[in-house]
Amino acid sequence: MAILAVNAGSSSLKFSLHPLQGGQVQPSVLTGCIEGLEPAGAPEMVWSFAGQRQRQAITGQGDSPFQRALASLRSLLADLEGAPPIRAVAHRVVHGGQAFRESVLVTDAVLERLERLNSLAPLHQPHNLAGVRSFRQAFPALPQVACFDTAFHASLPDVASAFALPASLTEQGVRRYGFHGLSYQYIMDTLLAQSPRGRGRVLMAHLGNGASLCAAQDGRSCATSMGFSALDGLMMGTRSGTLDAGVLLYLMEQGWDHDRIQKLLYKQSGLLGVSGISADMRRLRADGSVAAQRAIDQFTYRVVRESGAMVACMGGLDVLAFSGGIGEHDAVLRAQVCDRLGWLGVKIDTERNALATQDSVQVVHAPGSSVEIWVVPTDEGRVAAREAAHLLHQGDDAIAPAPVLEMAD
Ligand SMILES: Nc1ncnc2c1ncn2[C@@H]1O[C@H](COP(=O)(O)OP(=O)(O)O)[C@@H](O)[C@H]1O
Ligand SMILES: CC(=O)OP(=O)(O)O
Ligand SMILES: [Mg+2]
Repeated sequence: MAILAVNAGSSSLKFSLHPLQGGQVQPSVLTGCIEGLEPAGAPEMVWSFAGQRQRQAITGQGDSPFQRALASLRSLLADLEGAPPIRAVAHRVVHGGQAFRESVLVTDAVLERLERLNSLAPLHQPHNLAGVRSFRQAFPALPQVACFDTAFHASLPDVASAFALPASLTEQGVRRYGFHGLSYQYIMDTLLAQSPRGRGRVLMAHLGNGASLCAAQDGRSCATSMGFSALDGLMMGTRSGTLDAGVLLYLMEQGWDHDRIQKLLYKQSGLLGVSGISADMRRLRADGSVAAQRAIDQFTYRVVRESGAMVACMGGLDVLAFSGGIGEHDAVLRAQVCDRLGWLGVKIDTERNALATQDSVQVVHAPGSSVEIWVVPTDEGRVAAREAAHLLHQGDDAIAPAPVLEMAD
């Protein structure tokens, strides 16, 4: 038996298959991604199974690219020799709102409530939920579980989650939720298992396409840089991060409508907007132009600045952990951030840092550093799979026994 974990985004569908052994979720035996799902894209499925990496173009006409991608994934799952049968599908859903503070079995009513949150995460939520709907249709006999990015931050104290707005708005749910929670859960579990200081003052940096920071004490989120939506906090690939709300008022006065502002904030800003070149850190590093360096410098500065805020909230720092595509692979970024946090006693080991590019957990602080520095390759799929397994294990009455993969035509 295995759990299929799914992360359906605007242009990609990431998946991983996690076997269950004695009720425990194991590392994935199959990981893959279907990219190019945007309207005019050329979808392609890339996957690794049994040590072999393969790719396949997704062809065909008629259905949407997402439907075709799903059909290809179904065929792949059905054809893989030796892959364990699927017991449930675990979906990453970025926003659980006020109602969902932990993972939940998806029903029509749950989907309807989650769809009301679409406008709070327009780059993610509608795609996550379209994914859930498609999988429900394609695998009607399998339980589908929604696992929320916001859930890890349910522990935020009021002072951290409330904005300085009239209380009536806070009561309506206009507050900081925080995101990347599946990733933070994974990093936290790793640190709790491997570092004696994991229960101390921990700063986690998830630096990927979307980027955020999370401060945790005693294993629980106590401050985070993303807010009501996934726009707040750090500069990102195409999002500005924290922005003076006066800029929005100004743009509205200039006649910008909602859709134009939304596009600016979600798709045209961040590394892409500042550089005018790319949202992709690798490309910017390779570019070498002044504009590319300006964007990288700004990204680095914002990580440092927000880190200071997180550390201040905790009153100090015991462990700093880097994750996400940039955090895991960009040694220069890690070195610069750590150098600038040197006043906190953060001291990175240059050699260990430069070598920490493999996909494994690495400890990269220098002897004498008063802060542990970790690089933790995140695994949001594994956390989602664990959540689904946990719900299955609880023997929730709502989860009917449906032991094997069953596909609808
Ligand atoms: N070797 C590398 N050096 C610098 N940046 C990298 C490297 N590998 C990946 N990245 C960056 O990681 C980012 C994507 O992060 P990732 O966590 O994979 O994104 P997503 O949010 O889509 O899961 C991109 O900006 C990419 O350029
Ligand atoms: C919430 C968020 O920003 O997610 P991602 O990093 O996948 O874009
Ligand atoms: Mg991500």
